[in-house]
Amino acid sequence: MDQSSRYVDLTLREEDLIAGGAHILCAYRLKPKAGHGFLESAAHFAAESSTGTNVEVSTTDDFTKGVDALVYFADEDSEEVRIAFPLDLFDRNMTDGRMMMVSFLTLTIGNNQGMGDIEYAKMIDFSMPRAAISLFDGPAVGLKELWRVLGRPVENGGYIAGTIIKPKLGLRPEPFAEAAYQFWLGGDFIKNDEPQGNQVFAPMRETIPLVRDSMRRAMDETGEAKLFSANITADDHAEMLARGEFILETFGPDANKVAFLVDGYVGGPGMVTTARRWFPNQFLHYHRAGHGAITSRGSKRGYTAHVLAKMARLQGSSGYHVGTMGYGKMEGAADDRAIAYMIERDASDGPVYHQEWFGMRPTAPIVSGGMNALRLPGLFANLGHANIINTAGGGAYGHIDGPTAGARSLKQAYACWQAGADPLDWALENRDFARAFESFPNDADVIFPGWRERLGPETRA
Ligand SMILES: O=C(COP(=O)(O)O)[C@H](O)[C@H](O)COP(=O)(O)O
Ligand SMILES: [Mg+2]
Repeated sequence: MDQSSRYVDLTLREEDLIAGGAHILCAYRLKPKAGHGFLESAAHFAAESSTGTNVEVSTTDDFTKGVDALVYFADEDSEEVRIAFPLDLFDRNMTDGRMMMVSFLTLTIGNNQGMGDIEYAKMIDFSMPRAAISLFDGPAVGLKELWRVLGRPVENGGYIAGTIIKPKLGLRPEPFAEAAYQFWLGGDFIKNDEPQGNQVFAPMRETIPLVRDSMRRAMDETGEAKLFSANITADDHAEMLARGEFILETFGPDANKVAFLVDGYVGGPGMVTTARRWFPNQFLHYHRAGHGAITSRGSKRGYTAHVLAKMARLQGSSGYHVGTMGYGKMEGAADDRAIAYMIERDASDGPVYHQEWFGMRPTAPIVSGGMNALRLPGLFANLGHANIINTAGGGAYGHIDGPTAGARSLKQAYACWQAGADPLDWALENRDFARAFESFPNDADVIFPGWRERLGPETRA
């Protein structure tokens, strides 16, 4: 059945829809299956994503039609379809009238995935009106709070040198806490790796008190504040709360130095919001492991990393992994910096839509995945600033002189970029940075050809 007479209105103008503020707009790349018309399939897609099904139903009334999602732009050559979703379509909380991310997803990227007449459809951008921005929680805590704890300026407080405890799994409580202590002697921030929780060989009840002790000793020794991002991910919200409360209680007066990490993509929006609402004083660290299954450039379905990032801010993530923009080991490209800008600025351009955030607090970009000191100067130059959290796991624990030197090498790389210095000149003056060349020679060969001659043998011993 061709539903385009009801679910398509190409006379609607995007500027008017945005100015009207009564719709969420979503842009997709969509391809119908062979034998199905483009506009017809787009109309069925909009129907299935809002009020309709594959046939007309007798129970539809005039009110129903007022909340139809409407295709307002369709271009077969670029496969682009844009749909306006009336705000009233979206479910609201009984308890406080707020919007929920689950409802946004079930409508805009729910049943419409896997339709018989659609080959694929992937959401590439969405635009939230002011009314919706005011109905999502947004972040309660951000980079400012971390900078404050670190004793830095709360504006432009700069690079936070972090790591991920490695090995990813397989450390018992004492070696785990020792690995944390060693990094903290040189760096600022440590996160649990995303699968680290309450494994039988490292139960939280044993590990967390030891990590707390490592933090205290490192703070005493360095005179600096230190930060720990603890994974509280759990299927059961009661389990998540138990973990969070145990950690806060254990850190006691240093609980302001604890972030909570949630595996937000695999755990889903309910898990993110549970953390956001139950622990509004903690920095909420959204780890996105698993997202590549749908966000990868090779995937034609689901949504993009840009879309996931916007959702993470709306839900209230304090920090969110934005990838490494082609400077690390994960998939990504230099122009992914737009993802960082979208979550940290009050207004920014996405691939399709300009988004105003109307003062919603920013989400801090977390850059992670195959990073080390050698990769940082290029990353900062591409991003244009260094107000990020960077976690370098292999880049710290793989440093030839150990994790303290690894941590220092990250800070030296930041100082190099701040000074606008040539990294090879910088390496001659900064030993831990120089030793990163020895530690990661494959990266050094690619990024700084000729480094062996310039640095000389003394940095190698
Ligand atoms: O453990 C790591 C990186 O470890 P290492 O520093 O040893 O490579 C993170 O889970 C990845 O950053 C995830 O990727 P992303 O940040 O892109 O979501
Ligand atoms: Mg990890």
